[in-house]
Amino acid sequence: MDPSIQPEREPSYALYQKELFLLSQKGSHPEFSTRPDKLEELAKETLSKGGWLYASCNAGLGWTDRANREAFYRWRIVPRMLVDTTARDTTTELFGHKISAPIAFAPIGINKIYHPLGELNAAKVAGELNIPYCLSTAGSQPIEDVAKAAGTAPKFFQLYCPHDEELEDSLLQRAWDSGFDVCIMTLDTWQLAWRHEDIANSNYAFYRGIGAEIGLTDPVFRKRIKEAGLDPEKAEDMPQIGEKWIDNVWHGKAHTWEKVPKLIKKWKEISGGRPFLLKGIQHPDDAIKAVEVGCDGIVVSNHAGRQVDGAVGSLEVLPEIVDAVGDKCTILFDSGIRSAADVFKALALGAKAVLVGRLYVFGMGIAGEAGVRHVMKSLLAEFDILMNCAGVNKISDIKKSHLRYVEGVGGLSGTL
Ligand SMILES: Cc1cc2nc3c(=O)[nH]c(=O)nc-3n(C[C@H](O)[C@H](O)[C@H](O)COP(=O)(O)O)c2cc1C
Ligand SMILES: O=C(O)C(=O)c1ccccc1
Repeated sequence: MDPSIQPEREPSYALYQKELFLLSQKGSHPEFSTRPDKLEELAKETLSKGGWLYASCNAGLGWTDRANREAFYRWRIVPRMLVDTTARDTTTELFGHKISAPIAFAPIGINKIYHPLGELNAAKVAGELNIPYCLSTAGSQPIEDVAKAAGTAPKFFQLYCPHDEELEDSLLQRAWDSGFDVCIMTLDTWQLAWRHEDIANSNYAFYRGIGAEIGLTDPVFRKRIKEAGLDPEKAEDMPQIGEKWIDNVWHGKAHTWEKVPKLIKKWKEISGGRPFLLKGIQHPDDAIKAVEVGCDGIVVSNHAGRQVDGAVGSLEVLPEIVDAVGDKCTILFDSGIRSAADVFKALALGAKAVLVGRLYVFGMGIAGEAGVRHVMKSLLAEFDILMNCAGVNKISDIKKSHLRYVEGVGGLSGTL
């Protein structure tokens, strides 16, 4: 933040807007627009073909991706006037962490296909902005290095849970030892969905030997590699090692509900009782079950529409899930967040915080760490300004009464 712009309170992300306008005084302007359709256009031009295809691919015809956006379109914000919002506060508490805003980095695999430093870019920005960073098991930087880059940001570890228990122990222990204190088990990606464009281009980085760094730095997985007669030091063995990594960790058979309490028990022992969440919940009965088996929270998510084509929009199911378990566990939300208004709507419908995925990936592909910073600071600024303009002072004041439901979806196009 430009120090000559005096904040009226800390943190005051709204001032980022002024900072960007003031660039005109230096004959300059921001490097790129963070309007999501423009961002997507630029990402398409800038990313490698494989990176772009992977980030943008959806399941099947892409109808779930569309349903995610349509669901947001049907809820409208009703702003309130003449409210004194000078002391408004975007901060909130999540699992014992005080964070700058109810916004977190979603776990996204193989970031090296977007930028050579991969996950380190986003982790560093999470630390600067003090918002949570979720590291994917499919990340392409070692757990320990990502933790260092994230500094004091709250660090959540997203587990693709292997069937190899020794490997599971090792991943969880490494995560905890490095400072990840919330475990999020993703449920919806045991099989990569039918994603037409990736398949048509044989586009899966691991099969090209890219992105298995978490496995390559794991003592148990290294043992497995050697047992299979492969050499982690040999570049020519990488494609087979990548194949083994995904087969061992997540493209196996799905776990079932019996697994979850065991995993929770293990995580609680390792972490001294820190939170455990399930990600990918879309049905209230699954949410109820998650609470029954001892989860501290859930992520209502359909994986950005990348897994089940023709599925319900993630925001559509949020209210019924909140009705079922909202008073019994912490509900996070993702899939389709493209703006501050979307964040506001998800919170108003009962989410404690939201995860953002594609937006920051596009920023990373366009300009690495600076790109992630611009995208996420812009989102935080837009959210702060939205609270101001809608007459809201605190996160806990954002309620369903700020929304109105409208039937019909006319007018939607492309990424919006
Ligand atoms: C390119 C890409 C890779 C992803 N990789 C993972 C992953 O490794 N683990 C995971 O739990 N979710 C993964 N997701 C899903 C995100 O965590 C999140 O649920 C989703 O992106 C949120 O929707 P949004 O992109 O519309 O914000 C991935 C999503 C994308 C777009
Ligand atoms: O592509 C995805 O959606 C995803 O979750 C994933 C799976 C494997 C590796 C990287 C990302």
